[in-house]
Amino acid sequence: MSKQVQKIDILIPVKNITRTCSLEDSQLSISDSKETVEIPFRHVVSSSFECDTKTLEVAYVWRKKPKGPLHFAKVTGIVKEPCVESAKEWCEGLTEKAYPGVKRNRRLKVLVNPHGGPGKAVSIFKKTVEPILRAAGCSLDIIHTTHSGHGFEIASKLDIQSFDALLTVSGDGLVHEVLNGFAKHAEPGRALQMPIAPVPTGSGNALSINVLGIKDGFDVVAAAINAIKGSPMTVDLLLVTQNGKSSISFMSQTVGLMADLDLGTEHLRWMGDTRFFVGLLQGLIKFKTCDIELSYKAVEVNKSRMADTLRGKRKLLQEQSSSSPPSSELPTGEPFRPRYSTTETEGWTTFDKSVLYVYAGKGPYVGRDYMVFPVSLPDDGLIDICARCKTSRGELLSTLDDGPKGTTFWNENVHYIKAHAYRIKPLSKNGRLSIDGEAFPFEEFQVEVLPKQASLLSLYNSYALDPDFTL
Ligand SMILES: Nc1ncnc2c1ncn2[C@@H]1O[C@H](COP(=O)(O)OP(=O)(O)OP(=O)(O)O)[C@@H](O)[C@H]1O
Repeated sequence: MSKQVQKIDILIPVKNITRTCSLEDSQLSISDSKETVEIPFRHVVSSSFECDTKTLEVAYVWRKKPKGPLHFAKVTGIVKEPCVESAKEWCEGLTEKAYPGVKRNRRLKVLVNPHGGPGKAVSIFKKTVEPILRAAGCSLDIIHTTHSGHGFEIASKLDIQSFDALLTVSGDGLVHEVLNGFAKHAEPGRALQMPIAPVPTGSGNALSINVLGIKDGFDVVAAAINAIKGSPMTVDLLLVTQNGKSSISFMSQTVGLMADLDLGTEHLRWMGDTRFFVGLLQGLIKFKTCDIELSYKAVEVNKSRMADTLRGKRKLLQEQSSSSPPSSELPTGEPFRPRYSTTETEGWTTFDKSVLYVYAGKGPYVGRDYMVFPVSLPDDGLIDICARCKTSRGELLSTLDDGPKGTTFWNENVHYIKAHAYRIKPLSKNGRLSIDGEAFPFEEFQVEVLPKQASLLSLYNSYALDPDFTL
């Protein structure tokens, strides 16, 4: 953007006041005699100038309170002399800053699950998300899912050439369906490169928290900004094999207390993520041992080294300029055949302690209140496994506060392993297995990593940990 046009004065006809819109180093500021609103360029959605009417319009999102949610807003006014001549150039300059190196006017496939979470996805999308996507010039192909499995059907036949990204307006269950649909696509490798952008209207919305961060993870406006400006981030997938059949998991598998907490509260979906707290209380009352055998093909078991690797990666990301392109190694070949036989034991370790639960997965958060995998990395080719030993109710209760902070990681009763693969054999019939929040038979299963097989839109080119997060 050339230096000369930094400020434009506009007259807001209704209120008959003058506002000055200024381009600063990293933000747009809009001020009048009473107040100044500062908008980081990342939050600018669009700007336009209509020569005939001399009308300038800027669309953006902003927070009314520093820690509050984002809101969509527009400022529209008549450009005052002598700014008229430079108004078009000003708008172009703002657009360049708002979309640095980002493809604009995206073609988006949008799947809205009317059934997810508290069941408000349809109205939230229409009222809050769609106006932002339209203002950004996106073309939208919107489908409301009509039944369980619909997301799978759509993804498995998706015309992948026609879209730049797929939005799931739902919780994690629909993302699970979509990725499994892509895996069954006629061109699975290419279908899985279609970036997915979650718009959180489910209960847990763990993927959204991992993509947008704990502050914005439930904010559909932040999700809309990611949909229009995020860059593709390569992520590993997980291949789950059970009874000779394989399927894709993108987030987590859990057995024991945490599976009961999730699956045992499905009927309370209307509560949003409060249902997980109810489930935790029920689990604490029962306090059952999870009767399983866990074995894994470990790569790292030292927590300090895992934390060091995470710190190194975060430092590297901070040093990169915000506009540096994401690493996007593309998947190769047919990714969906297990590499490890379910009977091999060489190089596998069997865990020999009795556990309350096992959680394994990718992405730090499994819900707003629990960062199980703080050292998880999107594409390190490893799955993080957390096996929590059974101690006492008091011990578990005393560590609940650590859940959202990720510090349960350091608890000596929490065994943390990074592995290429793992397997779980139930030793009794009663139990639950949750995969990406969905119920699977409580039977033996094996999981292995499919490195760098899928893509998510991201504003940070990594899982969005809070900037102040330390481990
Ligand atoms: N029209 C529909 N009627 C019934 N079920 C549907 C419909 N559309 C999608 N589904 C199913 O709803 C399930 C749950 O959806 P989703 O994951 O979006 O919400 P959630 O479970 O409340 O959120 P989370 O997984 O984040 O906790 C999905 O597995 C999907 O198969």
